[in-house]
Amino acid sequence: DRLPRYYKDALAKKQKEFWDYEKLIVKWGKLDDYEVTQKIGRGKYSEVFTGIHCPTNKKCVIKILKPVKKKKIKREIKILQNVSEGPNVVKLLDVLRDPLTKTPCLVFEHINNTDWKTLYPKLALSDIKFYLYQVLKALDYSHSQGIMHRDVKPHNVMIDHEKREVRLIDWGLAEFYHPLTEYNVRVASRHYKGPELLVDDTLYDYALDMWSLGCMLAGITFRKEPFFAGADNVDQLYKIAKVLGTDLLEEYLDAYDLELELEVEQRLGKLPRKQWSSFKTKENAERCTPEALELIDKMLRYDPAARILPKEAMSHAYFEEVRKQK
Ligand SMILES: CN1CCn2c1nc1c(Br)c(Br)c(Br)c(Br)c12
Ligand code: NA
Repeated sequence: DRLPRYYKDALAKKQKEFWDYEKLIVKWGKLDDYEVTQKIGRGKYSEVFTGIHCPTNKKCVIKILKPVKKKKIKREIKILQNVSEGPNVVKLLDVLRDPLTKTPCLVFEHINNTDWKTLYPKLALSDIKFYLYQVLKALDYSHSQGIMHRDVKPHNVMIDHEKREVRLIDWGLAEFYHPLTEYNVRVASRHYKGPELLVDDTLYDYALDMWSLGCMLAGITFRKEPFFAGADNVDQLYKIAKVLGTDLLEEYLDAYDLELELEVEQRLGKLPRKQWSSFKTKENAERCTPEALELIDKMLRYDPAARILPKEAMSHAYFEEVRKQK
């Protein structure tokens, strides 16, 4: 049976209301306690603003959800309530509903985030290790609670570099992991989609998040963001196969009796595997340490069951100096 190497029974240990999100009864907060100040972003599913909680005069972030199925809103709220207290997970402060439009708003703690495209090139290797270690803590915590994030990418990792604080945000695609359950493969952002999503392997699990984090680690290490820059989902698998090769892809497909569509098989052809060291350049040499390449290799595996787990990654030599910092 296809079961994750860890936390397979996380939800079995929980009471039903922990994961039965459709039964959630939302206690809506007081809309008038908040004022929207500035728009800071917009996505497929939401618009994001900074705001003020007037009674405390504290800054916050207000995520106004675009009209979507009530079920999906309850899922995001329930998951946030379940993980919000975890390490390096963005704190959910309130849930509001506009009486007019009935659209729900999620209110979060404010993080003074520096855009990753500006920050990452300036980071010292020790900072990169520190911040990725914090993301691993958030992922290990989320997985231990039976929850997959399913949209790990730089845009969803808020970093306040002054305070050296990290927060994993946007749990709108997150889902509860139930053993032997088939999941929608149309999740994550294209460049961070795991092979399991691209070959329609619906029996995926938490390990999806480690592929996405591996794409972040590779992009940061080799100074090539995104590392796998596919133009569409077929091209995304092609970009991955150009690095990992098609032999190991066939091994993964055979292991689980998965089949590629003919169009995809023809698009890929036969591709050799590349050495990670072949991505070393003058510009990225300082970040391309042997431990970095080894950790990338352990995260970016076709077979989800073969990928390193968050806890194991945190014990890897790459994070030696971070662990000592404790
Ligand atoms: C698009 N941007 C830029 C900054 N920022 C964005 N979305 C955010 C969300 Br959702 C949260 Br929750 C927080 Br906290 C911050 Br900070 C956010
Ligand atoms: Na969010």
